Amino acid sequence: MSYERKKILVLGAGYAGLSTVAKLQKTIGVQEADITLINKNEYHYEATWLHETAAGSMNWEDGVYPIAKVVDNMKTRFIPAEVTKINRDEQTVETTQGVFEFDTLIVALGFESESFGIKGMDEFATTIVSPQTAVATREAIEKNFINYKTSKDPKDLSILVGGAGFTGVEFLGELVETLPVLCKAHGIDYNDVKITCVEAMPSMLPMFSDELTKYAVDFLESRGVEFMLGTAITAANENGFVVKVNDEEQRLEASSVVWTAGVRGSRLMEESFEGVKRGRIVVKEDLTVEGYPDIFAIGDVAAVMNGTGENARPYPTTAQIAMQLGEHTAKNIKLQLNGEKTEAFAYDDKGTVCSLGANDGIGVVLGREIKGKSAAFMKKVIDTRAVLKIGGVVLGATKGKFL
Ligand SMILES: Cc1cc2nc3c(=O)[nH]c(=O)nc-3n(C[C@H](O)[C@H](O)[C@H](O)COP(=O)(O)OP(=O)(O)OC[C@H]3O[C@@H](n4cnc5c(N)ncnc54)[C@H](O)[C@@H]3O)c2cc1C
Repeated sequence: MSYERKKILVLGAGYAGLSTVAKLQKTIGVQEADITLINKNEYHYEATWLHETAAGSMNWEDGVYPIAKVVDNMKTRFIPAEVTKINRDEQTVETTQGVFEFDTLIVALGFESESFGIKGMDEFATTIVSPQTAVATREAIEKNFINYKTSKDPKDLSILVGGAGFTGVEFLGELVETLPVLCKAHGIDYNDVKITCVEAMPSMLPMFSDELTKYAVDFLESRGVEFMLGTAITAANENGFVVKVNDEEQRLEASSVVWTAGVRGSRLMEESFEGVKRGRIVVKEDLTVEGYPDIFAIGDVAAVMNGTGENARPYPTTAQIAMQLGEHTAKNIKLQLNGEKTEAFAYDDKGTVCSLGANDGIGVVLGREIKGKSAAFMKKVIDTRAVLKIGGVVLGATKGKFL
C-alpha cells in the first residue's frame, strides 16, 4: 500500500495565512503532510501599520519581513506567486508560477480597497491597503507640498481624507505628527495646511464610547483637522471631492485625496465561490466553506458569524481575529489528519486600540477603557505581539516596536 502525504495549500501570507502556517509547522510531522504557501510578495507586511507608512512616519521596509524567516523548509515550501484562479471542485489553484493541487486548501487572500462605485474614487484617490499604495499616498502628499513652493496654490496644501473609520483616524493621527516636520523641511507654514476628513455617517468610531471618540476628535481638531460628518462623497476628481450637504452639492478642493473608507475581501472570492458578498464568504463554525470540508476561508475573505439565526452578525474583520482564525484552522487540519471531528471556532476579543500618532491613542483592552500614553503603549504591545506570535522571538526583537 502506498502512503501519500496530504497536500495542504495556503493562499496568502497575511495575518491569517502565516498564523496557519506557523501553527501547522509546530503541530504537524514531516511525514504527515506537505505544506505549500503561496503569496504574491516575498515578504509579509504588517497591514495594521500601513497608515504609518502612508503618513511618512515609517519606511515601508520597516513594516515588512521576509516570509522565508517564518518558513520551516523541512515542512513548508514557499512559492512567491500571484493566485489567479481557484478551481474548488478540481482541487487545483492556478498561479503565475503554475498550477498547484491540494487536498486541503486555506484561502487567506485578505483585503482590497472598495470604493462602492463612487465615481472617480479609484482613479483620483490614493489608498492605504498595501505597502505600495501607502508609499504612493505619502509620495503624493510630499509632491503636492513641494509643488506649493512654486504654485502657491492652497489646493496643494489641502488634504482630503475620505472616511473617519479606524484607518482614517489612525492615518490622521500620524499626519498631524508628520506634516509639521514636512512643512519645516520645505519652509511651509503648517497653519496654511488644510486637512479635512469627510464621513458619510453622522458619528464615528462606533466601537468606542462617546467619551473616547470625543477624546480622539478633540485631539485631531486641536491639531488642525476639520471633520465633516454626515456628508456623503458623491464623486472624486482631479480637484478633490464632490460632496452632498443637506441635499446640496459642494466641491471640496485638494491636490491630495486619500480614500480610507472601504475595504472588501479579495475579488478572487466572487470568481471562486457562490454566495460571496464584497469578497467575503460566510463560513461554517469550523471555518470551512459549506459543502467543502477541505476548504477553509479565513481572515478578511471570511464572514465569521457571531451568534446564530436571524440575530447572527459577522465579526468585524481585523488582524486580531485573522490570527486566531489561522491558529484554529491549523488545529482543525491536525484533527482532520487524525481522522477526528473538527471544532467550532470561538473568538476571544481582547479589545481594540486606535493610535493617534506615536504617543497617544484611545482603546478598550480586556474591557477597560484607556486613552493617552497608556493607549499608545498598549498599541505598541499589540503590534509587537503580532510579530512575536507569528515570527517568534528573533523577528519580535528586530521588528517589534520597542527598539
Ligand atoms: C491602516 C490599517 C490599520 C489597521 N489597524 C488594525 C488594528 O489596529 N487592529 C486590527 O486587528 N486590525 C487592523 N486592521 C485590519 C487588518 O489589517 C486586517 O483585518 C488584516 O490584515 C486581515 O488579515 P488577512 O491575513 O486576512 O489579510 P491580509 O493582511 O490582507 O493578507 C493577505 C495576503 O495575501 C496576499 N495576496 C492577496 N491577493 C493575492 C493573490 N491573488 N495571490 C497571492 N497573494 C495574494 C497579500 O499580498 C497579503 O500578503 C487595519 C487595516 C489597515 C489597512
